[in-house]
Amino acid sequence: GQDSEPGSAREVLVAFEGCVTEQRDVLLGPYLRGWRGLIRFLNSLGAIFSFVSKDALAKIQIMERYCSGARRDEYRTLQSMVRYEVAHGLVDTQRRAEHPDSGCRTVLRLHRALRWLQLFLEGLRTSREDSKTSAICTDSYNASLARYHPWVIRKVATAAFCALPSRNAFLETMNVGGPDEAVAMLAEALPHICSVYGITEELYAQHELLDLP
Ligand SMILES: CCCCCCCC/C=C\CCCCCCCC(=O)N[C@@H](COP(=O)(O)O)[C@H](O)/C=C/CCCCCCCCCCCCC
Repeated sequence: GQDSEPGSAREVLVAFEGCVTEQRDVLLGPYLRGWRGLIRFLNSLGAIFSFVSKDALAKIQIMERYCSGARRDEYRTLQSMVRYEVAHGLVDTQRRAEHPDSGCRTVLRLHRALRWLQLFLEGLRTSREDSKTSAICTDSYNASLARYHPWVIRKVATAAFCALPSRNAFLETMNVGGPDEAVAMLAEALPHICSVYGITEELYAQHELLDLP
């Protein structure tokens, strides 16, 4: 329709496929569209997750402003963004001060969350039919994002996970057919998410940006 955001889970996840160019650059436009789709999906799970979607949305909006701003050419890919911000001293590396909302630190938060997504979707895909979505979500959160969050957020997040529907009901909400179709779609989509994650991780490691405040 009028809305340019992706609809079903397949479209959302496929957006991540379109992020990676032949030169293994990560295009920020499709990356942010993928994120917008994820947030839309998250919102459909209920208001209980709005504290999560608000934070993610704020970060996406910061990035969208860079991508449509005066310096938009520098923000075409993750690689050009890192090059530009680092070369011009636009990244706070010790504490947030002059550049509290650099593209580098903002994407880093999304990047860490992408690791959670990867583990969560892989967990869903490989879990038994009677598994609990909340347990899969808690395990993937504890193995990834949790270490970057203070105690209060960890508590609130794990409490909210309990509201997640059963595994099969969750797979149904993805709107790609029954649980089996959803599992097949995840198997197809996950390598693309892994590749975006891996390229970003390597880029950030090379520039020593993995601990930005
Ligand atoms: C279509 C396929 C289905 C997949 C369904 C999943 C949909 C997920 C959508 C979004 C994922 C969550 C994005 C979370 C971003 C968090 C960024 C972050 O870590 N922010 C913290 C640090 O930021 P700064 O303070 O340094 O600026 C911030 O403090 C945190 C705030 C809020 C809480 C984050 C809790 C994260 C829980 C992640 C799992 C969410 C929901 C699961 C539902 C299946």
